[in-house]
Amino acid sequence: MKRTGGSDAAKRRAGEAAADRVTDGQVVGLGTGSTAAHAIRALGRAADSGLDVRGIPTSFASRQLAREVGVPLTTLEEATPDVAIDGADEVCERPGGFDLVKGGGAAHTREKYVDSAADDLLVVADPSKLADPLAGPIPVAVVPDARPVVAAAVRELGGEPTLRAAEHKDGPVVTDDGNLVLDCAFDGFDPDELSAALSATPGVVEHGLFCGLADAVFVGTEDGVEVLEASPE
Ligand SMILES: O=C(CO)[C@H](O)[C@H](O)COP(=O)(O)O
Repeated sequence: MKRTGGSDAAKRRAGEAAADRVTDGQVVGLGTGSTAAHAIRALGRAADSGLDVRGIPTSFASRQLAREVGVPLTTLEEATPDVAIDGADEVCERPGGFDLVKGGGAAHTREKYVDSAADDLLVVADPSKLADPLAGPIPVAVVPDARPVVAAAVRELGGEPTLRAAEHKDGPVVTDDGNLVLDCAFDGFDPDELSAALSATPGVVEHGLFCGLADAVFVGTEDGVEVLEASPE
């Protein structure tokens, strides 16, 4: 579920600082959400000023924005991302890196395979996203027909699934890939164990736990940016 606590100025600082790390000739995974959007806009300005950059979007929305602001696009068939810049709903430090909850924008399926393909994942966030431990709920994208069996499996794991409802239409949120989203609340969980259990559940397309994937987290504040680098294990 989306957290909406952070200011837009803090998100902009985080997005712009992460975009600043992109160097000439790089292919960038373009994350989804209001914070990643600031990075995409910054990359558009950099491309205007001559930076050779190509983006691989993680959603319809990030593709549209990249087109609007002039980030040239490519695909996973043509290129591998050097770096991905993506937002998060929750960020928790762990030995050697960070655990994330993602999927507030229901884009976590594409985000996970684009972010995983990148050599480096830079997360952009504001302080409202910092959590210890992760609390959830965990967004789980499911094949529509499989919703009842996935919901039963989530209950077996001790969770309570809620079908995500659309805000501007009657009925459920449908992802860019035509799936439904169950927001699954757990009363405390081990991220690695829950991630493995959800991945092993038939009918689950992808879930929003990103364990140990991020290399750095750019936390925008009211007056600057704090960069948290993955600590050695
Ligand atoms: O995971 C996501 C989309 O699926 C977003 O990155 C996450 O919801 C954060 O969004 P925002 O930057 O708008 O708070």
